[in-house]
Amino acid sequence: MADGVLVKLRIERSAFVLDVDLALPGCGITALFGPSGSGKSTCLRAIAGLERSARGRVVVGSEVWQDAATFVPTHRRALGYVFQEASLFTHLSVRANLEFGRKRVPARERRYTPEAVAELLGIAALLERRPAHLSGGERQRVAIARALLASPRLLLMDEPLAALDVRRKGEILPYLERLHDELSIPIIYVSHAPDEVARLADHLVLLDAGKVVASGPLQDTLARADLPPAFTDDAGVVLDTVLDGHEADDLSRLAFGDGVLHVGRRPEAPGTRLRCRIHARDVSLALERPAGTSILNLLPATVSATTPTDTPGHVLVQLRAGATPLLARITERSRRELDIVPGRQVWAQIKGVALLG
Ligand SMILES: Nc1ncnc2c1ncn2[C@@H]1O[C@H](COP(=O)(O)OP(=O)(O)OP(=O)(O)O)[C@@H](O)[C@H]1O
Repeated sequence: MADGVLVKLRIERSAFVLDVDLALPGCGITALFGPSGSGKSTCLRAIAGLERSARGRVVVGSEVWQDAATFVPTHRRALGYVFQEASLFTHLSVRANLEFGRKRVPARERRYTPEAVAELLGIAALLERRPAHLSGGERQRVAIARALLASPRLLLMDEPLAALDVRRKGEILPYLERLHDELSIPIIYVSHAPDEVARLADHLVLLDAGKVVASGPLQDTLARADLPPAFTDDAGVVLDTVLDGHEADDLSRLAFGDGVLHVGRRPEAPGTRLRCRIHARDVSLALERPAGTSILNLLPATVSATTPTDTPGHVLVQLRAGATPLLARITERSRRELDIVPGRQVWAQIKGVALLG
């Protein structure tokens, strides 16, 4: 993977060991997800070269940042780092803050102009303001713009939305989606908010107690039923759909590889891509195609695996509707009575589809 990011690192602290070996894609957003204290920030800091005790190898594209013979100091690594709180220079205007990011790189290595980045992050109208006169979400967008103007080969974001309230988060998420669509650099994004991860990520790394529990494409990884209970509590799959059309009775059709889902009428135009999440708790199973049900979304599916969950008496069932993975959370009693075993043909009844975005 010539353009990917390789991270093989070990850090030993008295009460904590981080031991990761990751091959991450060279573009798109990789979410680093895990419970508090699992080592997400430590891993990010080590990639940046801020953890001097880290042993191992960090390679970004063709650049070796760290190996047995090399340790490139942080300020020589072409990276952008965005923290929970935007650390802008308060005595400088937004424009001067952005210039500061740009001046860090020689002219021939600059990949973005301040105008293009300001446009990308929707801050063109704020350039003459001081940070004190910006909202939290706007400050964070300026911090991201400043990081990008340093022409990074890798963008690291450590819970960039955690300090914002729900409304501000909602404001900034579309900009993060744009970064994802329009930048060709990899982004590693630390979060412990499942919905944020489901909305933004392409690749997912699950960390627990300093170890990698899973690493893979978002859809496949979320659809795994064999993860530790900490990761299956709020289990659910993500589907990338295209808005197929609106119906007269205020429903919209979402098409995905293996079928169609109906949801309440969406404001978007047909053809719009929409990502949605189907929680395992919103999926129930039937052996025959249900008749006389108010549930609109019924998909034929095949059981691929079942696993116990953290909640006594409940199991997680992994299914495939064609090539599309689904998860259902049912009771052990239902599993036994319906004889839900791998290979069984069932109907998945989807009670809720959460649109992300
Ligand atoms: N500077 C430090 N010195 C010693 N131990 C530390 C240091 N920073 C973090 N730790 C410990 O290392 C472990 C991993 O912490 P880290 O901050 O990387 O976790 P995290 O997954 O980012 O957590 P959170 O979601 O709460 O931010 C924890 O046990 C933490 O207490």
